[in-house]
Amino acid sequence: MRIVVDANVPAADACFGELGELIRLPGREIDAAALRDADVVVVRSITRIDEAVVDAAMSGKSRLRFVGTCTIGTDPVDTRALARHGVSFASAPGCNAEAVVDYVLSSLLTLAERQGWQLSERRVGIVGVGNVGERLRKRLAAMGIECLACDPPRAEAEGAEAGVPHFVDLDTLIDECDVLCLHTPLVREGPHATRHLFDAQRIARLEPGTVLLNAGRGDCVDGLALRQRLTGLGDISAVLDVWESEPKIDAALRDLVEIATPHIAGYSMDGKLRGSHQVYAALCRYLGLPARLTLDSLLPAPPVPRLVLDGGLEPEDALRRCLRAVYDVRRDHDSLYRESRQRGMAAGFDACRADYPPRRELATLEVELREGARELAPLLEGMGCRVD
Ligand SMILES: NC(=O)C1=CN([C@@H]2O[C@H](COP(=O)(O)OP(=O)(O)OC[C@H]3O[C@@H](n4cnc5c(N)ncnc54)[C@H](O)[C@@H]3O)[C@@H](O)[C@H]2O)C=CC1
Ligand SMILES: O=C(O)C(=O)[C@H](O)COP(=O)(O)O
Repeated sequence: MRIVVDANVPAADACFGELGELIRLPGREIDAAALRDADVVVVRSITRIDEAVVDAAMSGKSRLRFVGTCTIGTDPVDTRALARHGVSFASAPGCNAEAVVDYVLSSLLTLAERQGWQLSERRVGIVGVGNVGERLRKRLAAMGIECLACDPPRAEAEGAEAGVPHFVDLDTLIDECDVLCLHTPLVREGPHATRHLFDAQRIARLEPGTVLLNAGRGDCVDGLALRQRLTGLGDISAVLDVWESEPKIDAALRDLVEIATPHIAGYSMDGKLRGSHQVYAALCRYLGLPARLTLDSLLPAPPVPRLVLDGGLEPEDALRRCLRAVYDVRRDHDSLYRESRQRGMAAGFDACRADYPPRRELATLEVELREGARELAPLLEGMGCRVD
């Protein structure tokens, strides 16, 4: 069996090596010809497998039977076209959701520190309350932060069932929140399409002082309209991990946002390996084989397993310290600037992602609370840390 794998898929040998002959290719070079000659293709989100690619790959004598993406987002893959040709498909729902939440908190706590405010004084709006948004909501609740949630597909599906969290519409959320976190998939058509969900009109409506953070998909925000608001009034702050036209993103917009990163919000080692393992398990199921490899056997011990906190820290400072022990968004912001200036935008953007330093999730951290710091236990436990 011939298995084509994106060169950025970690643990590919361990996961797929025993199942067939592995061919590693850069994700952007996996095209119709590569698909046609493979039985199995394992990608991440940069490989476009749209209808034209699928039809071209399946014309003539194609061996393709299974496509897997080791990512949450499935927008680059036309799953209906694959199904039409009888090709199985698997993704990795939720695999890196914890990492995205670490990214969001690292960004917001960095911004708060830089601009001299407390996150606990702000009301946060979450747009898209799925695996990422729901985890973010739980962690913000552990910090005592008030949240509004907007998710029309969920609101419709769940109605007013008892216990179902209350959802608001997007314009209410924009009007009532100081921080807006976007975690929607890219949906190009239909009643809940998300392309340019934040269009010129909605961007104009943002109150001065608002923070807009996008870690969903770049096309969900109209980049030109955001650039115009940041250049013109310059009275809001933006944090962008995802961009229109990646990897050749708008350099002027990059220079205007407070935190600019190269689509790495979900790039924890835990999240990436979970993604590889989820697709490995799905492929084993498809092939009727037992999945013997465990996720734990792939994950190394964390380099910073334990942190000691003394008394006297404000809760947000304590959390910032814990987060920075495992992940600091400022490193990724700096590396995008450096690499894109040295190598040019597209090459620099991709270089940061290809050479990404190992990063672990906050939940891998054990925190020892000394005398006077014990009251931080509920907060840190709510973040997923082990506390003693
Ligand atoms: N920046 C990064 O590194 C990463 C980005 N992502 C992106 O984040 C997206 C969300 O991830 P998950 O939460 O795991 O996905 P999910 O599928 O679990 O949740 C997405 C939620 O968005 C909601 N939604 C759909 N259309 C909407 C609309 N018009 N308005 C408001 N809500 C809407 C859905 O109902 C669903 O609840 C992914 O689809 C992916 O594109 C995911 C992982 C990493
Ligand atoms: O999981 C997703 O969805 C993502 O956006 C990925 O974290 C992006 O990773 P790459 O596919 O760009 O390596």
